[in-house]
Amino acid sequence: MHNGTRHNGTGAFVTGQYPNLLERYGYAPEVIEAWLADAWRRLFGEDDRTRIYYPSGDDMGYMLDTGNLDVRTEGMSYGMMMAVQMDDKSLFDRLWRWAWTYMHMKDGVHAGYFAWSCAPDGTRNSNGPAPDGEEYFALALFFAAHRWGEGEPPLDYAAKARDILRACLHNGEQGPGYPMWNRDNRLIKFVPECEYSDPSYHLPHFYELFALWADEADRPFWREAAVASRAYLPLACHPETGLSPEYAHYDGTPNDERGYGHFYSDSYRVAANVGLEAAWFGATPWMEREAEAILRFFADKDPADYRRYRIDGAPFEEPALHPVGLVATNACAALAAPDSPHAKDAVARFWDTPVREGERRYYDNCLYLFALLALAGRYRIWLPEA
Ligand SMILES: O[C@@H]1[C@@H](O)[C@H](O[C@@H]2CO[C@@H](O[C@@H]3CO[C@@H](O)[C@H](O)[C@H]3O)[C@H](O)[C@H]2O)OC[C@H]1O
Repeated sequence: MHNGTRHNGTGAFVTGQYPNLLERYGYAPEVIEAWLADAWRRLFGEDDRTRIYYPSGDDMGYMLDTGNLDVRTEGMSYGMMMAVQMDDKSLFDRLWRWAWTYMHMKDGVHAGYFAWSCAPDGTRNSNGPAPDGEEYFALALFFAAHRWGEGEPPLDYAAKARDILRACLHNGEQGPGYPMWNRDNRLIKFVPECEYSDPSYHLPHFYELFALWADEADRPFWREAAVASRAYLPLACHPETGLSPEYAHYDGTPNDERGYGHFYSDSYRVAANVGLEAAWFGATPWMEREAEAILRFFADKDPADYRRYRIDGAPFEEPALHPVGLVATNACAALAAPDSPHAKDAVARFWDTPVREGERRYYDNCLYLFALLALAGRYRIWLPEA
């Protein structure tokens, strides 16, 4: 059984309702179904122009970052979230076995985390993690447990999700290592060993669910992390443009130390996150304003001319690397401000945009499928069987 929860900023309660914004905007149910089926086939089928998933051996498979020719925890965990939403257990298990076999670190300073980048043959490119992967792995695994039940290790999904979240909060307590969340301010870090954040990693709607299903002792932390992230995002997003930097300090100011203090690829996900949170739990007034600001900022811009931007909106010469992904995340923002004068147009632009072909397609097409699922009311919370 699936159903949803709603929050009023302080907690969550179940409704089981998911807005289908596409239908509300006039797209026919059969058109939406065909759109989703087509996008799914293009990403997970055998069309070499658009695919981002590759089977490996008898029972594994991976998501390929086609621009960087590596396999990332980001993409693997996204693929698992897509698979559980689409009820494709075989795909989910293939991805999870690959991640568990090649990426999961059993020892070393980052034991319990996943190596964020591997080669397609499973060789590690790095022994460091990227926390957005862990948070998506954990929620996808909980959803899998709730849809399909626990299996034999490593398909003991909920147990694995709890192990991941335990590592995220407690690594470093008994020896070397670092938690992925700052235990004092409850904000997610860009990487465990740094003390700044990436606004696009903040998923308060996920933390509400971790607060229901993680180790009991850690549930209060997750509830507080949801509150902390909701307080952080308004600091990191520009009040006029809605744009946020890729990396930001704990006070929300852009962290440009490594050249990531602008609105660029990572940042696009903030709009999608706000949209999905609104679909799951309803929008707070800030979420509505944020979505409205982003929709307004991009309303008169042609995707062919999307750029890197300062968060105040000043454009750089450099074009956006993932314009299709940005069209998708902007459309998703409409879920938080469906009556905005620009919302319907943003969704129409998404409808007019095909999934991306070519070398850089991976990130765009991940954001595309997530946006489509969310807008169609098909990106859902999967609760345990009553
Ligand atoms: O330095 C790495 C850091 O790069 C890594 O972050 C992951 C990679 O970047 C993020 O997404 C990318 C956005 O731009 C697209 O072009 C790429 O295809 C995406 O992969 C991703 O969310 C991060 O997980 O984290 C570990 C650090 O050591």
